Amino acid sequence: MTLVAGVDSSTQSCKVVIRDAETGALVREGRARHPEGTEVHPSHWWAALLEALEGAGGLDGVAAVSVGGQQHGMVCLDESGNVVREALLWNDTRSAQAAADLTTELGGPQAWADAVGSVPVASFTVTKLRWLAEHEPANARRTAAVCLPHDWLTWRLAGALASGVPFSRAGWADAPLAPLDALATDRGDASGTGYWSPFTGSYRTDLLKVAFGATPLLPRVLGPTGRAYDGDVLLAPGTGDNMAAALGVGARPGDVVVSLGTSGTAFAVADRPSADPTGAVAGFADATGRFLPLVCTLNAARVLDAAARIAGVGLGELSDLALQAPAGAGGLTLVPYLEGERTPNRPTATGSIHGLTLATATPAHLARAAVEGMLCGLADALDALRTQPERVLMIGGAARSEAVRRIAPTVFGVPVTVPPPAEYVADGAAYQAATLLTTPEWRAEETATYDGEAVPEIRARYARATEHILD
Ligand SMILES: Nc1ncnc2c1ncn2[C@@H]1O[C@H](COP(=O)(O)OP(=O)(O)O)[C@@H](O)[C@H]1O
Ligand SMILES: O=C(CO)[C@@H](O)[C@H](O)COP(=O)(O)O
Repeated sequence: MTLVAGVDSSTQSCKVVIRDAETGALVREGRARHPEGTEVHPSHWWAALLEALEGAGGLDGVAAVSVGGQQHGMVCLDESGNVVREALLWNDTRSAQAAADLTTELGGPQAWADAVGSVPVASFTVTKLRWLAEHEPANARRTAAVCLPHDWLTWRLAGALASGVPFSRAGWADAPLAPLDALATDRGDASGTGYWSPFTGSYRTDLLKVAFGATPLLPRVLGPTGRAYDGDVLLAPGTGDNMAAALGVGARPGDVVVSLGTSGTAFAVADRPSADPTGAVAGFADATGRFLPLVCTLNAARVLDAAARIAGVGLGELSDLALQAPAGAGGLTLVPYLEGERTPNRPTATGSIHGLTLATATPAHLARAAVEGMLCGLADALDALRTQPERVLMIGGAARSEAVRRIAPTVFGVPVTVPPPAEYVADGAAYQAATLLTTPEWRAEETATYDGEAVPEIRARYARATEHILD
């Protein structure tokens, strides 16, 4: 049996799945946590990947590996390949002013949408580089190459594989670095930088120069079946975690995927690139040669984590509580801007609770309001995509919650299809790895469909509540 490994290096953790390349059958898996915070030294991702890979039984029998990773994070390397500073993650909002400045400098949102398919907000790498140039000029000057989290991990794997040392967690901890020109990425993740055009399929180094004042080395952009490393074990291009999830769940034109991880995302598979001057929809590329218009919120699964903490319960009990309260939580409305917000672009906003009365001051009403508030952000995301989906597929950590599954149709106003709980980002990466070896015929998983009567009042109250938040 030939095996492939898929990695999901996401915000909160690293997951590894090892699957049969031909059938997709799950053979082994492992996981490890990432540190908290919105700036993280990439060495933690490497340590977590090695721990997760060890948990998954290492690379025995594995012929190809692919890494899916959190998008946008700024990883700066010096000319020897050493990390210049902690990476600023997609949910770090310190570059919000840089985003506003860059938008003005290029002539406004339409100019950015036309240039790179997206209007930059603080999440985009290009704004983080502007922030670095302005606030840490010495680090900016040391930066010889810039890459993304998945590019960096792929490059570290290339260095380790080229060393010829067989995999072991300790043996690879300080694996040699590959040369900088071995850095590789893919269309999907490149499209989240703000300096790669999905229209032309090439970098806009002119925009990088405007933002950063220099043009450091950028990873080669590989096609869907390119090889980031060629040896006994192959490395696939990898991709951003949302693009990998689209592969893992088998998304096809007509589907919209709602992913409830640390971020909340809604995305569709499209044949043509998009350019939304409102900035709500990011015009990403996907991992197959097509496109992935995507709306992202900063606040999803961790809203439920926070509500569970306030209520003093676990996530299972939070779900039970939410289902005990009536639809609309008796008017209790939670705006979940706990990390600021990206869509709408409110980087300094905070969360708020409205409609508190003696009757709604219960853990059950709070639980329901948290689930409904999180889902309202995603309902706005679905609207922004302006598509009439044939299916809305729901995945990610918070899609494991029964309350989320049952309440989603009442907020979205459409039925929701839920595949069995799995690591779809890692699965998508594994599928990409398999395409380097074979034409994989992986069986689609059975899905469950949740339906329920729409309750428009929930979104109406939420919309009014979002007008009353504190920055
Ligand atoms: N049964 C559950 N109910 C609600 N949330 C859950 C459940 N299981 C996991 N989660 C949450 O999902 C999140 C992790 O989801 P995941 O998609 O792995 O995130 P990421 O990819 O951003 O690291 C955590 O915040 C975790 O608390
Ligand atoms: O910034 C985006 C998408 O544009 C996020 O979706 C990140 O890619 C992080 O993903 P998760 O850790 O939530 O999966």
